[in-house]
Amino acid sequence: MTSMTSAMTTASHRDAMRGMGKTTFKVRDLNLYYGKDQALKGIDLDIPANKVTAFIGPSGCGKSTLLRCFNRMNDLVDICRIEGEILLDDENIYDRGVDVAELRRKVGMVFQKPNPFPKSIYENVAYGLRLQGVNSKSVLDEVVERSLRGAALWDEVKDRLGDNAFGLSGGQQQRLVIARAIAIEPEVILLDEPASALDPISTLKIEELIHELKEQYTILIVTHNMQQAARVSDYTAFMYLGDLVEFGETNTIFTEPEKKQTEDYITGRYG
Ligand SMILES: Nc1ncnc2c1ncn2[C@@H]1O[C@H](COP(=O)(O)OP(=O)(O)OP(=O)(O)O)[C@@H](O)[C@H]1O
Repeated sequence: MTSMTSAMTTASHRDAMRGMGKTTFKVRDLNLYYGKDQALKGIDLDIPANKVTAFIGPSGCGKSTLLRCFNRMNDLVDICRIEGEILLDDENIYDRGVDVAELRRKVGMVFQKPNPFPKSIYENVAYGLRLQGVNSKSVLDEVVERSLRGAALWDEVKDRLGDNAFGLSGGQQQRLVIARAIAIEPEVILLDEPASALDPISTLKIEELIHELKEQYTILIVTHNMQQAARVSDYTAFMYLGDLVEFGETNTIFTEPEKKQTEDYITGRYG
């Protein structure tokens, strides 16, 4: 992309951000390299608070890489190098003094494949609090119930909280993992293709849940499924080859995108 188009892109992203209300993250000139390969190119983006922001784009465009930047999961990749800033509550999460464990407490993550621990349903949800040293039965009982209700799973599991989590269906396991994430009251939930391993009914439940969760949390979701992005998100970011091509209200991106590249992608011309 030329610097002229890059400047125009940034200006139009800023337009889209205007009137958006409170922001949770401010991404500033973020560049990410895996060895010599650049996977993210000068990303500028504000993530609105208490909304769902979807990341779409063809395979390999950098959606998951960008999502993993928000809780520094890429720190675990040796060859990964990051330049630029991501501000959360006006603090750069890449500053030296940042406590990464505390960041990940504030910014929870749910992966494509449900990953409950080999423990009971109850202990899966209580896990984060126990790590923080909370052992009071009444406190744990209350948080476990509230989190399972919050993840729309309580009614299905309330009579078998002591059973192993692996006995749940895939869709139930994914809601359990969401309950585990919200038990420690994060500000943000990152969802990386949370429904792609699920059947249509479980997918619908996860989508309904996402809709409810945004009342309390800022949600970022990577999805391959454009219909899903259109259904669940308030804002959509379209990425291509490491660039953020277009960002705006989901309705606008899907009906009147500014860029031809976005239009080609959403109309199924490539990807
Ligand atoms: N751990 C890694 N080491 C080296 N390169 C990586 C690593 N993870 C991702 N990449 C590369 O970075 C680029 C972006 O990958 P990423 O997984 O973020 O894309 P994506 O848009 O999420 O793709 P998909 O939709 O297929 O999951 C790709 O070229 C990929 O090969």
